[in-house]
Amino acid sequence: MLLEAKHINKSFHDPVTVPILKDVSIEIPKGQFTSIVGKSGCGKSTLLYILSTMDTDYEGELWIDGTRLTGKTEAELASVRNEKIGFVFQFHYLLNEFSVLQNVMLPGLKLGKISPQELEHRAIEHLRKLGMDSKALKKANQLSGGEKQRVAIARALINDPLIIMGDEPTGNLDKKNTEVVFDIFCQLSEEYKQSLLIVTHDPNFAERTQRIIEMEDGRVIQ
Ligand SMILES: Nc1ncnc2c1ncn2[C@@H]1O[C@H](COP(=O)(O)OP(=O)(O)OP(=O)(O)O)[C@@H](O)[C@H]1O
Repeated sequence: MLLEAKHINKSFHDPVTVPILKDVSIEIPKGQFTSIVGKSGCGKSTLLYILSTMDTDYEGELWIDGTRLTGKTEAELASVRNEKIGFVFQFHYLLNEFSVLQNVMLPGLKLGKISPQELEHRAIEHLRKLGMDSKALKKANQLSGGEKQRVAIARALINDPLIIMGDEPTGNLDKKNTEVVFDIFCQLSEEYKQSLLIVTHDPNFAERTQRIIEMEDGRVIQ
């Protein structure tokens, strides 16, 4: 099992205590393309932030790749995130003053496991896969919204993550670019067996994933 969440409960205290996630347990095997769907406010993003180790304030247990992550220090979790998880958000968070290539390479430089030359080679490969290699030397702010999101996906792939997690990765895109990004995720899943876990409110997208986890009022209902 790639990812296991066991009996996750989470409340916000604002100022009264409001339970948000209620006994959520899920298992995600390697290689699966999974979507999390549900009405606005049902807890999808809250769950994803726990599964991605970014939020540690919850009850229950999180396991990734056979390691129990609940209770680990922030430094240990940061290292797990860098090595094992690629992120794609609704907003691309590219650094505008850097080139496309530099943006894609950054998480790899931070991890420091392979040489900058090898990293550059790998970054160009990923950009090629996503049809963005011809824009490698452009500045991030010279790209369209859809192109920026493709670069963000290349960046998420740079450290060969075990899983890519996305929170509404097409939420800021028009219909045409949404299609392009969906196609890329499907290609990563089918051709490269990349594990993906994507929060979306788009039923057309969810239909194209291998498994849909449906949430309602803080629970997994299907
Ligand atoms: N920091 C916070 N403090 C208090 N309540 C919060 C906080 N973050 C989220 N919530 C509440 O938790 C609930 C779940 O929010 P969450 O963002 O997980 O929902 P969602 O299913 O991802 O919604 P959407 O599809 O609109 O993004 C909502 O009622 C929200 O108002």
